[in-house]
Amino acid sequence: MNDILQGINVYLIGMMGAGKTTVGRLVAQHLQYGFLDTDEVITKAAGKSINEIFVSVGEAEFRQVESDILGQICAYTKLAIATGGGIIMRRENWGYLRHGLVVWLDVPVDLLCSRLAEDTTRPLLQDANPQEKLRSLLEQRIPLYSQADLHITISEDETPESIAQRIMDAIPSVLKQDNSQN
Ligand SMILES: Nc1ncnc2c1ncn2[C@@H]1O[C@H](COP(=O)(O)OP(=O)(O)OP(=O)(O)O)[C@@H](O)[C@H]1O
Ligand SMILES: O=C(O)C1=C[C@@H](O)[C@@H](O)[C@H](O)C1
Ligand SMILES: [Mg+2]
Repeated sequence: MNDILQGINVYLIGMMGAGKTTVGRLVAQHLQYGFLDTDEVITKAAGKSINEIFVSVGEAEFRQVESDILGQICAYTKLAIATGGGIIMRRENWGYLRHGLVVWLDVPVDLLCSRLAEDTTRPLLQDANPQEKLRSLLEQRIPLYSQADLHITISEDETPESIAQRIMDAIPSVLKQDNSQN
């Protein structure tokens, strides 16, 4: 598989709580790739949590830093990258994501809510009605997530390992022409 991919990066996209970080680590292991998480790169570089960044400099500045980080990451190869849930919103980010293979982890809102019920680390969910917030964010973002090369629909009872395996099985079917011919 590593040979078929020719080192191109795999980007995981999807909503908060979709499992990009959890499944991304497993995909990296399968591919014998490195693993990066854009949220983690940002928090380490800033020395602040995502919540603190949103409070101190605001979402717009966070999005700019996110784009800058993605622009740097995409210069490397052999990486599985868990992205922030909102990375798909900027057109320039798609220029970077398109260097690799983009995988959308599509998880129903009810399941996202149950996973994130106790979680206070996602600033956009510090809302009176987090379920409604997730629903409206997903509705706005579906046309963007849909631009992924690979659409992985996730049901309630699937383990991260099983999802990672499904991604591995599906990759050959969506490899860009140039890579699959080599
Ligand atoms: N397939 C799964 N089955 C059960 N729990 C899962 C699964 N995938 C992820 N989780 C759990 O859901 C929570 C959110 O997962 P994770 O942090 O990987 O999501 P994310 O897509 O990276 O979110 P964010 O965009 O906010 O970084 C974690 O507690 C994780 O353990
Ligand atoms: O969906 C989003 O907009 C976000 C998801 C997280 O990964 C973080 O990048 C941040 O909490 C914003
Ligand atoms: Mg994550």
